[in-house]
Amino acid sequence: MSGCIKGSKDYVQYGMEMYKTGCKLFCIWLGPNPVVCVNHPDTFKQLIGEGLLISDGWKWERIRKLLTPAFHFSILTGYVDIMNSASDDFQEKVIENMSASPLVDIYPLVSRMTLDTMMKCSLSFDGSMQAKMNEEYVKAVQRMGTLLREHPLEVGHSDGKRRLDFLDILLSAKDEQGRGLDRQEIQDEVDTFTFEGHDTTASALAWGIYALGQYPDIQEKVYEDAKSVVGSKKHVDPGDLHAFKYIPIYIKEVLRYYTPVPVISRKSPNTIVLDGLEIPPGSRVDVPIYIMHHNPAIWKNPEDFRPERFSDKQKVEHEVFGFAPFSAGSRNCIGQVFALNELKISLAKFVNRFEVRPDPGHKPDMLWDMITRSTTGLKVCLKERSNRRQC
Ligand code: HEM
Repeated sequence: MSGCIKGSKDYVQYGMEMYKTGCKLFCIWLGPNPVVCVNHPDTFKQLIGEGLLISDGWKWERIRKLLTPAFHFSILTGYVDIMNSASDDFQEKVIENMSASPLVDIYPLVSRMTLDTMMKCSLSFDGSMQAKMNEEYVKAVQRMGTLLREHPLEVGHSDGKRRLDFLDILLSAKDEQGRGLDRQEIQDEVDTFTFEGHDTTASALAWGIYALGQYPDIQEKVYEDAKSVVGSKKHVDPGDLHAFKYIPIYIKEVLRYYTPVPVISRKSPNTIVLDGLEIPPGSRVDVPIYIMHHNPAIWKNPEDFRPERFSDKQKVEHEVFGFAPFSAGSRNCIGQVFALNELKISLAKFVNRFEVRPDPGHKPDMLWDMITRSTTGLKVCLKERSNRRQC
């Protein structure tokens, strides 16, 4: 393909065409600026595995170390109740929307659910984003920023709560010299969790619900798994998170096929050599994860949606650096277990209650932005399983 790359669609199409040449690296131009794109696990491994792009190494390393306890298994278990209750509120909103029509755009509803979860887990703040559907979303998110600035920054800041939130853990974190995070660092990290954490998970969950409608046989398997683990219980228990069999591979295929974070970008701090090519300092280096997830040199029939490709028997199909929805190496997503817990809980509860069918009049228009979304929303046709009303 030659000519001008006008937007993310051209970028993806160009990347897809690059497969045919077998290249592991390609270059596009953004005006006068070259962007080097890493297209293959081999080059991705060189880049990430060797930490070539960590310019602020020591600062990042210190903060990452201080953040790690906030994502410990035992801390994350404490958030299961919050995730269950945000998911219940989400379902009530879905029912409210269904009273007008069974055709529902799930994206805005899901997005508010993940924001509610993040606000409660990071600041113990009940933003009730789902209850305030009519409040301007942007205004509500902006309020998040001021909340933290106005916050008395001390552990146990919120009265009457039984568990520690992310802010508590950041406030008590100390490095070997006994130094903690300063106010600005705490503000930056809570901002990162809140904004990276809710939008990315919303993208995964919304596409995950949409895909249920596209593949009825697969939906049946997801439903059977949810039914066998959760059954008639109202909540998903922490122990259930390890009992699911099909839902984890379904989520993996959603993360591959739709890739919520489609590309990661860095500026190279110094000269780096990739696949024998010298890349000068200051160059932008992209890893278009979406393109790598659809590369036929790595994935068999990548355009087929097939969770079974992740089953134990077929593990050979991909390798660590070929499947990277959460990036890879030391700078991978610190919130991935949090996100997977939230996805398992909300998907299992959703499919236990609703049957999803495609909306015949709707076609998503995929946009590879900071996250993968659809400019036309993500509409599905829903039916409550206990209710015989057809779409
Ligand atoms: C399905 C959901 C999610 C996906 C697909 C995802 C994906 C990613 C990716 C690809 C990166 C690397 C970005 C880069 O190198 O530029 C990243 C980093 C990060 N993510 Fe996530 N993420 C998700 C959920 C979350 C959640 C729920 C949280 C917090 C609770 C979170 C917190 C972070 C943080 C703090 C980083 C920076 C890590 C570092 O630089 O050390 N993410 N995520």
